[in-house]
Amino acid sequence: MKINGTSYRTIWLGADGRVVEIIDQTRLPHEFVTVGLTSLDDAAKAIKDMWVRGAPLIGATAAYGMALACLEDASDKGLARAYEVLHVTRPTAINLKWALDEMMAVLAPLAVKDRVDAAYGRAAEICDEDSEQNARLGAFGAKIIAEHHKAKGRTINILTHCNAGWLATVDWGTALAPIYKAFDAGIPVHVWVDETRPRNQGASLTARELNWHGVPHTVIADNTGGHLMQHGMVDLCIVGTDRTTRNGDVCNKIGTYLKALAAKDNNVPFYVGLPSPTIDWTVADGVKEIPIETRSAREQTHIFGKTEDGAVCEVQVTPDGSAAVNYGFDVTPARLVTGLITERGVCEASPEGLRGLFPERA
Ligand SMILES: CSC[C@@H](O)[C@@H](O)C(=O)COP(=O)(O)O
Repeated sequence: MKINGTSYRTIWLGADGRVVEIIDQTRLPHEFVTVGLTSLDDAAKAIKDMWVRGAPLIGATAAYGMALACLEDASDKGLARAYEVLHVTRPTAINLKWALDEMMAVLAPLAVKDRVDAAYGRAAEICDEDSEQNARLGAFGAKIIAEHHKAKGRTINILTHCNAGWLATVDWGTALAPIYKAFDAGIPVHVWVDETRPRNQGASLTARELNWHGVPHTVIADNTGGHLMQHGMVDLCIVGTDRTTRNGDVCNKIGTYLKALAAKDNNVPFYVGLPSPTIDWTVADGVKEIPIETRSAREQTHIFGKTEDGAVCEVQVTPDGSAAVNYGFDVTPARLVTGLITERGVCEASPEGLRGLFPERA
């Protein structure tokens, strides 16, 4: 994607081909700062502290984390340690484990001396694959938006939750890829952006990237979507996912489930964009089986923002002494999902739907 005319991915290699460059997303939307990761510990910290976030980008960073680890210790013991250090950084997005397993499958059979180059090679492929998959799913999703536009002959209003855009992936995004493709094709779209408390990935990141791309959008408080749907102001919802089960249950940022319930009650189609590494074929029941990340209560009790004099600071929004809890994700059961938009096409959120697109997994 382009920022002020310059093309960026969210993760890339520095001039030496070894340092891994990222955008520090904790500084957005007010500051654009890039950071060079030079060690396994840097990569683990970047994921855990959410300098990078979003399921596909977490996976891509973990892949490069394994490459950085190989520079330090490419032995079997070193690889096993790196896998463990990275695996525990964030529990919900399955792309993390997927990427680590991909790296291990390539690296484990090799001689130690060959592992550094192979690790950088596979990590780069994982990044390219993510970008291509998202571009493809974006084209399938754009067709859905185009159909709505053809039927209604006016701007299509799309509600999204959290940030499942370019910043959450290597490029394009998942939920936002169809929107970028439709917008670029000249279809008039407008995006309702849920702010997405507590970390405000919608207000800070989705609004930031839609703004960079020039896509019309409006930031709304998280509880606004149901009202908009009751008044015919949402044509469809598109969200991303951190883990989708083989039955089609969708785990995504906390609050997604409530949007899906409101969508069902108002006959608003509810779509989920996902590249295939986000499908966890080992899990059937998302509510029972997906581990939900609990993050620091400080993310709930405090909020970052820009003051009128331009300084970025953190303030407390709750009274001293009130307890707070911060569940990062929830699960939307498959029955509430209209369709899964993947790089192979759109399917029903069901075992049959997913197996139809991915028969090799049957
Ligand atoms: C394309 S990303 C899909 C999801 O990862 C996204 O919707 C999301 O929930 C991100 O959560 P985050 O906690 O910011 O990593």
